[in-house]
This record gives sequence, structure tokens and C-alpha cells, in this order.
Amino acid sequence: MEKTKYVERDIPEISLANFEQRIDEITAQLVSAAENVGFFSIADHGISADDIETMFGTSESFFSLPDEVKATVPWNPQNVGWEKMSQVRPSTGAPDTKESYQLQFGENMKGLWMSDSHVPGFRENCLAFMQRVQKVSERLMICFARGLGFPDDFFLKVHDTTRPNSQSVMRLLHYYATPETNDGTIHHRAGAHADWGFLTILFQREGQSGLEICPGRDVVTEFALGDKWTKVDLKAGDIICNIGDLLMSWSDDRFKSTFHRVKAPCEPGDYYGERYSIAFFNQPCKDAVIQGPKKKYPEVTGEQFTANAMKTYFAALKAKRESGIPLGIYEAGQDDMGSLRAVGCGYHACICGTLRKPTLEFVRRHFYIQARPLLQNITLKKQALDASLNHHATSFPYYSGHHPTNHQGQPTDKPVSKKPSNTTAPDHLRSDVYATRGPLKTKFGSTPRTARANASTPHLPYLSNMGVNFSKLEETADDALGFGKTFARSFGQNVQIALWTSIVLMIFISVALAGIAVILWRMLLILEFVFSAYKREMKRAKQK
Ligand SMILES: O=C(O)CCC(=O)C(=O)O
Ligand SMILES: [Fe+2]
Repeated sequence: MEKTKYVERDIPEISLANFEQRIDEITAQLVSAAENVGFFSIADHGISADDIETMFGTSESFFSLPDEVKATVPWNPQNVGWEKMSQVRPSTGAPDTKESYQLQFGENMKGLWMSDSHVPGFRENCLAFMQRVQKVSERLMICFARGLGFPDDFFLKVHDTTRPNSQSVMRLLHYYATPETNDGTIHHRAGAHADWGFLTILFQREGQSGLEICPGRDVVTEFALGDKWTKVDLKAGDIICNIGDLLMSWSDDRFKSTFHRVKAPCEPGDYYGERYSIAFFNQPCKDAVIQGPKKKYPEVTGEQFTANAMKTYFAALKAKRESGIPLGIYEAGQDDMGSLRAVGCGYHACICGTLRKPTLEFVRRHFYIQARPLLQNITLKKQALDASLNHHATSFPYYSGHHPTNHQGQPTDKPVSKKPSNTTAPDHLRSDVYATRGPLKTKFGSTPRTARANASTPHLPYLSNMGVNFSKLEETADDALGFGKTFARSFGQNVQIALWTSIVLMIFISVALAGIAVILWRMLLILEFVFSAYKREMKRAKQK
């Protein structure tokens, strides 16, 4: 196997100590790091080692829960929730050997927080940590705004995590330990990619190494040049930051979003054990308007940007399916998953429709009742597949399926199955090929926006690791969505009709009751009159 080429690169360490007094110096250092490497470490950031370790402890408690419990908070395209071995990087064409749980501050998290009964204090601990990381991010944002000639609060306003439409994400990551085999099998951890968000802040645990960078991107629509990697070794207590594609385009390509990976261990000295990391992705609120000072790229909103990135999920998965590459081991269960998502989409549409609190509760409960048997079915299938995978642990062509790649994400010429080895992902989706084959500078796509969307990291939803039939899923999801919307609309109309009818009825009944009361009162008066007349007549008769 070809040895990885390494090169020493200076990854700047920048101290945030005495931030207010040193802001100009810090800004200069950050801008230089962003323009040259795209990666830097931060010291004196104000988050204590204890806080970081406590967060890792909480993350470990979450990941040690059974899969069927974690599956109750599944990933969805709002970029929240849990997924397992479902993120296919175009560079490798195979899912990363990891699980992750994405958490946000705002409304996207509805129903997706793991309950305290499973991990005590989970939500509270995570949110407290997220606030701390947000504070560090805000300092960096002020400096980057200054560096680009924007007002100090320019990026702060659009990354306000107190707003319900905030999209910033904390991602807890857990890479599984991989076997130290020598048979060329690659267990991808995080295949080479550039982050598609604004700014990433990464926490790693000492000793759990593997993060590597490959800089050299000139414009956000192109891949990196060269094939030389640099290991990112971290000083205890420091945190790692990197520029994402969004900030690269927002800075008209001045700041660099650098390719990086968590190396698939395969060489002496590599770390094969479990790895936990925590990434905090700063993302603008949905209504943020994004355009660089020189307007190099078309204007786009935060919501559109996320939607583009999410589309890439589906595009990459579709391309992978169409190219005939199996999606990994989880081919079974696709119909279940399709229908589960469809049910979810339908109900989601209902929930987002006209329904209000009590009805919403009813719909939710109803959804869980419908979804539970499907989930159980899927879990059983998955357990069976896991068991068979463990059984064949060393010989099974694992996640690379019929598309073996080496540790740099390049296809190897040794097919692992009877299928032809040319069933690789389309070249335009194989960023790592460009990233590592250089000097090959390739532009693709006619518009920068499309190209940028292609270059972003595709995540696959948790559910897709089952090999969901996407065209079918989309159809059923569309149907369900249509149903959901119609249901929500007609439900809303019915509620309105019912309300008006009851108001009219109540008025009618009140008028009728009032009428009856008047009649009764009149009758009483008449009776009283007749009775007193009768009494008077009787009295007169007696007197006579
Ligand atoms: O786990 C890591 O250290 C890196 C993760 C990463 O690059 C990502 O999730 O984008
Ligand atoms: Fe990343």
C-alpha cells in the first residue's frame, strides 16, 4: 500500500487572553491563519479542561445507550439528531465508521432531545456547554468581521443562537475502534472533506489522534491541491478551529476552508482505538443574507445554504445508488425505513400545518404508535446484520462494499467482489480524488453555487444507512407530505367550521332561551292575572 505523504505545516496557535486589550493583535493573527491555512488552535479561550471533559462524559453516556434508544432521536434534514454509519463522503464513497448526534439551540430540536431519564441532565449540560462554545465563537466572529471590513456585530447578529431559527449545531462524534488488519480493508473514520458551515470549533481527547489537514484551496468551488497531509496535534487545553465553505464564500474566497479528515488507521503509529470528538458548527440563522463584500457569489439565505447542503445528502446517495455501489451492509429494511420517514414527513407536515398544542400532542402520540412497530422491525434486522458483520469482521468488505479505496480515498485496483471495479462514484463527487491526486485543478459545474453544493460534505440521514430506496422514499414522502398538508388544511377548515357553527348555534340557543323565558314570564303574568281575577270574583260572590 502506498505510504501517506506527510509534510510539516505550521498550524498557528492563537491566544485569546486579554481579548479586549489585544483585539487588534488577535484579529491580525486570526486573519493570517484564515488566509493561509484555514486551521488554527485557540488557547486561553475560557472553557476549562474540566468543562470539556464533563461534556465528553455526557457524550459517552449518550453513545453507550442501546441503538434502539438512540434511534428515537433520529437525524433529519434540519441537520439534527442521531445517525450511525450513514455519512457517505464523496471522497471515499463509503460511510464513515462512526455515529454522531447533532444538537441545536432552536426550534429544529423539537422532540429530538434525548430524555433525562436515559442520560440525566443531558439537555441542560449540552446547552450550557454550547453556550460556552458560542461565546468563544462570538469573539472569533468579531475579529473576522473586522478583518473583512464589516461592522463588529455583523456576524454576531446573524448567528444569534437565542433566536428560534438558529441553525448552529453541536455534533457529538463517536468513532468505533477498528481492527488492526493488514488485508487492505479500510475503515473510514471521517473521509476527507471541507466543512460546509461558517466556522467549526473542534474538541478532541488527548491520545485519540487522527485529525489531518490538506490545505491548498484557492476558491471555494475547487478542491484542494496536492496529496500531502499534516497531522493536527493538539496542545492539552487548546481547541481547534477551521474555516468552513460558507465563510470562504462570504469572504469572497479570502479565508480558506481546508480539506481535512480523521484518517482511516492503516499505518504504523496510527490510532485504531475509539475516538470521541465534539464539533461545534457555527451556522447563520435561516433568514441571514449571505454575500461577500465583493459580491463574488450570488446572494443566498442561511436557510437556502443549509437546504443546498442537505440536497447534497440526497444527491450523493442517489449518485451512489445509481452507480451500482451498494450502500454498505444495511440493504435490508428499506421499505420500512421509507414508510417510517414517509409517516414522519406526513405528520411533520401536519404538525407544521394549522395544528395547535393539544392536537399536536395527539398527532405526535399517534405517530409514535404507528412508527413503533416499524422501528422495532428495523432494529431487529439491524441487530441481525450487526451480528453477521461481527462474525465476518475481518473478511467482510465492510463499508467500502464493491468500491475499495485506499487510506487516501483513492480507488484501489483490487476489487473485493465479483462486481467490476469501475463502479466508482462519479468523479465530480469524489473530492478526495482531487484532493489527493493533485496537481489536478478541476472546476466542475457551470455555476459556482452548484459547484459549491457539490463540494460540500454530504451527510446521509441515519435512516439512509439502511439503503433506503430514495426514489420510492421521495415518492412516498411526497405523498405523505401532500396528505399531511391536505389533512392539516382540511383539519384547520373543519375546526373553523365547527367553531363558527357552534357560535351561531349558541347565539340561536340563547335567543331561543330568552324567547322562552319571555313567554314563560308572560304566561306567569297572565296566570297571576287570571288567578287574582278569580280570587276577586270569589270574594265578591261571598260578600253577596
Ligand atoms: O471528529 C473529528 O475530529 C473531525 C470531525 C469533522 O471533521 C466533521 O464532522 O466535520
Ligand atoms: Fe470536518
